[in-house]
Amino acid sequence: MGKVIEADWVVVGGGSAGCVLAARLSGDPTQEVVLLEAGPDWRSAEAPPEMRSMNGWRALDETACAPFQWPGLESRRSSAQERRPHVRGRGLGGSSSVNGMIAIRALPGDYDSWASYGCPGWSYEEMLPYLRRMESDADFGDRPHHGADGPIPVQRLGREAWGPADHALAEAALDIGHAWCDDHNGPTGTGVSPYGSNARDGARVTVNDGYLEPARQRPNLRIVGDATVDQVIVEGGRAVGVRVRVEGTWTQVRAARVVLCAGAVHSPSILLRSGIGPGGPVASLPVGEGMQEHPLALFWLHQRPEARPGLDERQTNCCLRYSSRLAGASENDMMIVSINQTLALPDMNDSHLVADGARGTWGGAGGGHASGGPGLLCLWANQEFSRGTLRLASPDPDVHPVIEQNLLNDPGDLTRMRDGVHRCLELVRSGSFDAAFEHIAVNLAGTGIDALTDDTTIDRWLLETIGDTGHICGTCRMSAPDDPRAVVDPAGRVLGVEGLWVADASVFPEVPRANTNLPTIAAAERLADLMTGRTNPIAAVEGLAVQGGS
Ligand SMILES: Cc1cc2nc3c(=O)[nH]c(=O)nc-3n(C[C@H](O)[C@H](O)[C@H](O)COP(=O)(O)OP(=O)(O)OC[C@H]3O[C@@H](n4cnc5c(N)ncnc54)[C@H](O)[C@@H]3O)c2cc1C
Repeated sequence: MGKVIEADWVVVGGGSAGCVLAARLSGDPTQEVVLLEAGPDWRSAEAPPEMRSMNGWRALDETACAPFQWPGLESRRSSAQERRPHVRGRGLGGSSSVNGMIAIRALPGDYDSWASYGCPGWSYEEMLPYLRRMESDADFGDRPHHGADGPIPVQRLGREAWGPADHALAEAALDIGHAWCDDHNGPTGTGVSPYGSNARDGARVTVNDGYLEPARQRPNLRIVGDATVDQVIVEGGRAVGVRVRVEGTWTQVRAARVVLCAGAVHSPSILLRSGIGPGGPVASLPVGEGMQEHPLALFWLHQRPEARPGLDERQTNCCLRYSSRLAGASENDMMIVSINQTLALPDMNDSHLVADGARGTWGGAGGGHASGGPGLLCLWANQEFSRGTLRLASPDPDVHPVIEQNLLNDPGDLTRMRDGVHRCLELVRSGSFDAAFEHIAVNLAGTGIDALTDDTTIDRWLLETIGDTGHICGTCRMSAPDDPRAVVDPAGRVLGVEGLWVADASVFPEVPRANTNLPTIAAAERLADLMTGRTNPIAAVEGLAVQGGS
């Protein structure tokens, strides 16, 4: 056993939430903070160029960026599918280092419904200071609901810089009557909108850049990479540290407070290994049971040669958010997104991101190295009724958990996705796609859209090909302490164990109707304030200067 490390706080996982927590908690110089990250520790200046590209897929390059993904992780998306690779970020920055860099906020109604589940303080009005504090919006920073000097830059490219799929989607959607919306991060908004990104000067900005880099010089913050946490050490009902393998040697970090930020796959896994879960000997809680995602269907857009974007051009600039008005659906429950390009795969069968080329999971879109991959029209349900599960396959921390996402299990999800497929077919047949795209397919093998002849065929295609968006959440659900679905209380405290928090996307009571990176950062900002007893979020910025990419 290596030398035991001691601290006031130990933060487990340095992703979208963990970097926020480490930076905010170490803002108090009297508190010793240790951040443990399973993957590489890296400085902003060391990022590989693929991670900085405005083409977010490049960060999934299997060679240059291999250390920044969890190898071998799999999930089953629907009962009609086998297990397939499941992408999660690894190393400081977590999934913010490898994601699509789409910077969109949860809807005001998402926060209001979280508050309505017995989570006081989480309404939109109460979250707005955190949404402002975290961002530096290049386009709308001077508006009351935006921020101008936070750690995460948000920008939108002008239409002159858009790609072929962006133009086609915008034109087709506006032609059939959808409204134009300048800013989906405003308090209201529906329709066709520029899709913001967390980038500055043509380069990705991760949470490692925005939050951790400016805090690194603090003497009370210790960052440890290559540090895989097995479990939380609980003594007398209180968390007193974690068991961790640092550079191959098992040791302990003893701390007064433990904050899990290992993400919606690994935070529940750590809890389960610690005896905290269904029927668990330390605390019996529904860990791993409330899993949610945005189910995703893909249309593959094969560009004409002259319409192929360059390798580093932004992969998406436009989205259409709309309300299906079908049973149980709330406002803006659905999303359609244009993707200008994917990456050409060197050899599909060798790619760890492509398990089934004929069906074409979206993960395959990022596995290659070169430009030339088809574009995509992506359809997903922003509101999801289905719930997935996660359980341990083994107590060994090197064995991945079993993830059943159960996408489209709830008939309400299948119905709205089927309706969305009809809307997508209307869009791609409108003529707006013809100039740039010579063929539109329903899989990587090139089967044309005419194969989707009727609803039965569409349902089967959806169940067989449905993918995830990388937005897994809800596996350690936050709720009122007397709610049987609750794992943490509205302050992120694990029920029944003193001194233990979860503060990442695992705690979402319900998947927001938006991509999940900004919502995770916002939640982490609020939970950090609750942990430290700060009450004025705007005053708590504490010198976190805005940091660009390298
Ligand atoms: C491929 C992909 C594309 C996406 N695209 C977008 C997008 O464009 N826009 C958007 O808003 N959202 C996107 N998302 C989702 C978004 O990035 C995530 O929801 C968000 O980053 C989750 O933050 P987190 O802190 O919960 O987890 P993560 O950011 O995943 O961080 C968890 C961290 O914990 C570490 N860890 C795990 N286990 C251990 C352990 N045992 N010990 C120590 N450390 C551990 C991990 O290595 C990781 O660094 C995408 C996600 C993926 C995977």
